[in-house]
Amino acid sequence: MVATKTAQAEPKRPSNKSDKVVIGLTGGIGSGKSAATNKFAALGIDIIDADEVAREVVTLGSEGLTKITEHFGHAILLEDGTLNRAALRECVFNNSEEKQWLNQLLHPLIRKTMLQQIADSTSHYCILSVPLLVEGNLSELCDRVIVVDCPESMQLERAMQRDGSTKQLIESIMASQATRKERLSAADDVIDNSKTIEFLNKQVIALHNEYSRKYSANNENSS
Ligand SMILES: CC(C)(COP(=O)(O)OP(=O)(O)OC[C@H]1O[C@@H](n2cnc3c(N)ncnc32)[C@H](O)[C@@H]1O)[C@@H](O)C(=O)NCCC(=O)NCCS
Ligand SMILES: Nc1ncnc2c1ncn2[C@@H]1O[C@H](COP(=O)(O)OP(=O)(O)OP(=O)(O)O)[C@@H](O)[C@H]1O
Repeated sequence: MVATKTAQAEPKRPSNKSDKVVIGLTGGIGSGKSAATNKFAALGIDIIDADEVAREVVTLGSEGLTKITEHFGHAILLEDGTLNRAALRECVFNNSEEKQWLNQLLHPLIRKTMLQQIADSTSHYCILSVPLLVEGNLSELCDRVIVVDCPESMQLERAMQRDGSTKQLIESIMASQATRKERLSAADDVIDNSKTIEFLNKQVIALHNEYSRKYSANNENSS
């Protein structure tokens, strides 16, 4: 059910990473990363979620929000002074220079916070969920990479329904991300999310059992 690259040698542990076992999880917009991480969390695994961290680094009073307000003006804020995320979404995904500006501001802040959260994690392994794992070369932080995969037409349909965004906006977000083929080529394990949530959950449980066997033994050997 879960596709795993068993034929190839076990990926080498990168020399520049922490002693924590980090399983990267990625997928395009609307592919089901949150659905998969919810299940890993229910199994007791620590989740480091780039989308959540991206929210933390722009909270009221943060350096991130101050710089965004200086750049886009006060019109980018809601009445209570917090970020108008829908307005910023429209802004950056319709203008590649603005998107690049925002990425350059936020990605170093997001990376720093994620590294701290990895260092603080206590489960046998942790899940690092990052939409732009492949694009941002973050697989260097990971022992393995899971790709949550479904056809692009499904990503589009699910993201439009969830966000109430137009087809054109979701398509422009998808166009700014790696292609399905590029992402799949970076995968050690693939979760097929083209069917029901139950089918997705079963695959998460199978991977969790495999990682728990493998990495609890590793942790005991290294302690
Ligand atoms: C533009 C913002 C404010 C829109 O917020 P919104 O609440 O509408 O969306 P959310 O943050 O939940 O992102 C939804 C999805 O959009 C995609 N996405 C978000 N940012 C980017 C980006 N810079 N490039 C490509 N895809 C992106 C991802 O698939 C993500 O899961 C927000 O996405 C943002 O701050 N983006 C820049 C930070 C970033 O790169 N985040 C992605 C994690 S590294
Ligand atoms: N197998 C499935 N069947 C039906 N709906 C699903 C399935 N998997 C996910 N969804 C729904 O599709 C939408 C997108 O899923 P989810 O939020 O998990 O994707 P994501 O990869 O985290 O998206 P993003 O990159 O935008 O954060 C959600 O509304 C979710 O409930």
